Amino acid sequence: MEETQQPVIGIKNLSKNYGEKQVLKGINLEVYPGQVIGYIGPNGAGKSTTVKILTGLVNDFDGEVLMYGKNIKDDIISIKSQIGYVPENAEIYDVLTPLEYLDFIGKLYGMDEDAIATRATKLLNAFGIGANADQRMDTFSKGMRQKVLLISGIIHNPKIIILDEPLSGLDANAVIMVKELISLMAKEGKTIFYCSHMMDVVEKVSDRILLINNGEIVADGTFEDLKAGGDQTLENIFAKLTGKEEGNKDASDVLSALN
Ligand SMILES: Nc1ncnc2c1ncn2[C@@H]1O[C@H](COP(=O)(O)OP(=O)(O)OP(=O)(O)O)[C@@H](O)[C@H]1O
Repeated sequence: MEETQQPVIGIKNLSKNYGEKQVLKGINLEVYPGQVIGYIGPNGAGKSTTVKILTGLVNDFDGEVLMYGKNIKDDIISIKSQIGYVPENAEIYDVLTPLEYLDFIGKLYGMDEDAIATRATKLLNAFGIGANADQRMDTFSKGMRQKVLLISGIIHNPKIIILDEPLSGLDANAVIMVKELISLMAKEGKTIFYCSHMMDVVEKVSDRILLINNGEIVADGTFEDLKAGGDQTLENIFAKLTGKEEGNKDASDVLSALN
């Protein structure tokens, strides 16, 4: 289906070294409009490094990254305006109110002030924090801050949305809403790159799962494709492909270290 279209993201032989350590080892990938990619892998596998390259935060890499057919090294500014990024550990200027913060972010994306205010108000209401729009964020709970971060990643209505653990701190109702939002945005043709360690969520929201281990993509397919190997949960597939078959082995090691 999507594969007949031009890829939104094309990654060719992408490698990245930090000193002696090769963190990404020649990744090749094409991502198509409307895909929700679940990007998973063990700690240190190279997920954040990939995302930092896609968002232009890291630009000294080998290989080629194309977005809408354009090399990101040639035109990162115009490409950035099409990307929404919600990082895992973002600093938020919490002396600001959500409206002030979103005004700042919207202006970085070149939006005009009225359009920002209108959209920010609608989005804050949709996320259930409209009543806090003029309250300083240093009084906010973790979940309320996360909602503002999510809004700041989509306020400019980007075509590509990169989410790193976006559900962190959200309550059950907000989780349901964000999962549904991801699927609605994909139906509109937006492309979602979803990095998470929450296997049950990745299993449900993604229509394509990429598993990276030691800087290499070791699985790429739908959850159904990945299950064809015989394992029924993404947790088990993950454990098998990343070389750790007994999920509770380390837990007993920790316990015995205490005794
Ligand atoms: N700025 C840096 N300088 C040196 N090494 C780095 C730097 N950033 C990342 N690394 C190394 O690159 C490797 C991949 O890190 P990365 O953050 O991409 O992993 P990750 O898959 O996102 O892990 P996690 O699930 O823990 O967030 C790790 O070995 C890490 O130590």
